[in-house]
Amino acid sequence: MQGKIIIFSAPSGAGKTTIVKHLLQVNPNLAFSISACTRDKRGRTEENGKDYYFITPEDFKQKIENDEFVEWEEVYEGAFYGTLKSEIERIWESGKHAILDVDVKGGLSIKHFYKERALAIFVKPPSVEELAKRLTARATDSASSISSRVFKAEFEMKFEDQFDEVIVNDNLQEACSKAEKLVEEFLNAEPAIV
Ligand SMILES: Nc1nc2c(ncn2[C@@H]2O[C@H](COP(=O)(O)OP(=O)(O)O)[C@@H](O)[C@H]2O)c(=O)[nH]1
Ligand SMILES: Nc1ncnc2c1ncn2[C@@H]1O[C@H](COP(=O)(O)OP(=O)(O)O)[C@@H](O)[C@H]1O
Repeated sequence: MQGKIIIFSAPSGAGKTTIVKHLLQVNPNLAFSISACTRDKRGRTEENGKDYYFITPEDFKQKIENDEFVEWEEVYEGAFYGTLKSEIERIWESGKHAILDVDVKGGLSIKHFYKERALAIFVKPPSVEELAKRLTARATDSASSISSRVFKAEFEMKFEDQFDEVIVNDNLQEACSKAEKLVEEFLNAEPAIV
């Protein structure tokens, strides 16, 4: 089996983590690609090596110099995130397909890198106002972090046309069903020739 890549990108708060978690529950052929990042771990809700590889800015810089990333971004000021080539290889070697939750620019870079082997899906919130409401209700970010995410969202919404598919996440159940269908079709299609 040739491993493939499913990329989920969206402005923060649109629901990509929720949809990716749902897909991981229903599809045993998928494995989550754990990114490296330099931000602090969120208390007891996150685990190193499960949610992210939490590394120091120095380690991150070293990995950039060693060309270990498919892509990396300073997603928020001072917070670096990147997809490691070794992580995708690890998943493919385990006989699974990689599913990624990355920001909009990162998602397009990964699509560009893996081309037909990757499906890039943009998760669109019903509105920016709804996005702000969801981030507030999620209660994981400070008011200033929420406003910087909402500000960035206005810019990120302009990139939806560059993705292979768009899912509007208004009703979560419908969005999850659409995601399941798109992923299944992509994985069942002829293997990409690369
Ligand atoms: N470019 C890029 N972005 C990533 C990567 N991993 C995570 N992200 C994005 O970084 C952003 C910040 O995530 P985070 O603060 O952990 O939480 P979130 O707001 O709940 O998604 C999200 O948009 C993630 O999708 C990566 O490897 N590369
Ligand atoms: N369709 C939806 N309607 C209402 N709330 C939602 C919906 N989808 C997700 N949420 C909630 O919105 C918040 C942001 O979702 P999350 O998956 O963390 O977004 P992202 O990973 O894109 O930042 C979470 O608290 C989640 O439970």
